[in-house]
Amino acid sequence: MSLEQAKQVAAYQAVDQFVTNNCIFGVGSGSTVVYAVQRLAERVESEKLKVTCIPTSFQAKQLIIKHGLNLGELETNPNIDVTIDGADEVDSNMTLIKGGGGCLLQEKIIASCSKKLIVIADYTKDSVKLGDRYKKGVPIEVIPMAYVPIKNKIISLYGGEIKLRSAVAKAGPVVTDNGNFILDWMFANQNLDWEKVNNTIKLIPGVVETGLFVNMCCKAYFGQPEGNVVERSVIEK
Ligand SMILES: O=C(CO)[C@H](O)[C@H](O)COP(=O)(O)O
Repeated sequence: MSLEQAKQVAAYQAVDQFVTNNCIFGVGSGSTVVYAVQRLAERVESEKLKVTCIPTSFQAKQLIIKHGLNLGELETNPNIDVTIDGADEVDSNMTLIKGGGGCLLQEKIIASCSKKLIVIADYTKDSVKLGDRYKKGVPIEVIPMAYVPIKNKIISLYGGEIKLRSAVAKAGPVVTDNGNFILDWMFANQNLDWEKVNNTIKLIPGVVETGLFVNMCCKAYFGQPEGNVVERSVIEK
C-alpha cells in the first residue's frame, strides 16, 4: 500500500467515527486532510448530513468550497465539536509537531476552540520522541521584522539550528496566510519538556505561535503499509 493510501484509510476512519449530523467541524490542512474532506463530502451527500466546516487555512477553505460543503467562520461558530487535522510527527505523549505546511497558527487557534482534536497521518509520523522521524524541526511563526533576534534567542536558550523557511516558487521567504515568516528550529536535544519550551518560546516578543501542540490532541489514526489503521488515544493520567 502506498503512503497516499495509508493517509486515505486513516482519514476515512476518523471521519466515519467522528463526524455526526449538525456538527461544527474544524478542517485541518495538508495532504492527508484532502482525503478527510473527500470522505466528508461523500457522507454529507449520501447521508444528507448537516455539517458546518471551519477552515484552518486558505487551503482548507478552498477544499471546503471545492466540495460544495457548508463554509462557516470562527466568529459565528466559536465552539467547534471536532477538528480533524494532519501532523508532521506525533510522539508517545501525543505531543505534535505541526506546521510543515505553514498553517500552524490558524490550526492551533481552531484546535484550541475544539472539544476534540483528532490527528490523521500515515505510519511515518508515529514516533516515540519528537525528532525521531521528522527532521525539519519545529516550525515557529514570527513577525517578519523580528526573525533575527528570535532566532538568536532560541539558539541561546536551547541550541540547535534555525532556518528561515524559503519559498519554492518565489524568491525569498515563505509568507504565511497571516503575512508572517516561518522559522524551522532543528533542536539538538530530544529530551526537552515541550510544554515549557512552547511557553518559553511564545513569550519571546515577535513570536506569533509555535508548531508544538502539547496536550491538545486526544486521538490519532495512523494508516499502515498493510492497509489497516492503528488508533492511539491519550492515556488519562
Ligand atoms: O501542520 C500541517 C500544516 O501546517 C499539516 O497538517 C502537516 O504538515 C501534515 O501534512 P501532511 O498531511 O501533508 O503530511
